[in-house]
Amino acid sequence: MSPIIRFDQVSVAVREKVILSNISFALFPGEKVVLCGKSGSGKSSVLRTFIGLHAVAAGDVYFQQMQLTAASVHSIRNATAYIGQEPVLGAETVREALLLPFQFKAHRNQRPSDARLIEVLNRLHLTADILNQKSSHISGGEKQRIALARGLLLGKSLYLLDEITSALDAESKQAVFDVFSDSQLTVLSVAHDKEWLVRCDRILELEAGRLVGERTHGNA
Ligand SMILES: Nc1ncnc2c1ncn2[C@@H]1O[C@H](COP(=O)(O)OP(=O)(O)OP(=O)(O)O)[C@@H](O)[C@H]1O
Repeated sequence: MSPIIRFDQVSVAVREKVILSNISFALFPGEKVVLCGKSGSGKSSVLRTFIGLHAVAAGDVYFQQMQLTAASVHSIRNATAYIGQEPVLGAETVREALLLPFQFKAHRNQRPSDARLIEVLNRLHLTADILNQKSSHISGGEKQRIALARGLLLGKSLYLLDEITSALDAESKQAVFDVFSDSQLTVLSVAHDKEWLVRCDRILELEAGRLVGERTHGNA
């Protein structure tokens, strides 16, 4: 089986400061992997590098067999649901934000009904009344779940998740756990939350931009 994500001796520098050094790992279909480490160790930068938000200074990044390059970055972004700490929803209301990708040619034929929107919202412990709310007036945790709902509506199978459970109440968190118990979904995440860690297959530990260890929760 070939990996979905592969980093091969990847280093990244931003304004001459090295933020990732010689990182190598692979993520296989259906795996749930979490990046751990102190604040500033480079966890979010790994996610951001995969979708081309940081230039790779050395080494190679792959999505399946495709190398991350200026030419391939759009295909990689299209295949990935990236949920950052403060997603920009890019539309005035939540309904418009959820429907935004379906305005474009690639997804025009798959525009979901309101019933389907509500079904996905309910899975994430959100209710239908959020559809008419202004995107700018919802909380950070709600924005993340709306971004996640958009990925689910698009049928994406690869999720890059940056601290998506830290601000959630127990029921919303459980709803997110349930979504990712699906063995078809592949997840590379950043989290500190112990409940999230125990649900992941592997924990990659970062320290000052270096990958310093790999463990499972069982041998923590
Ligand atoms: N765009 C940027 N410009 C300059 N420095 C950056 C940029 N992005 C990240 N860095 C630096 O890279 C290092 C790693 O940042 P990153 O956000 O990846 O860490 P993190 O482990 O995710 O931290 P946290 O847990 O606090 O979110 C930090 O020293 C940060 O200041």
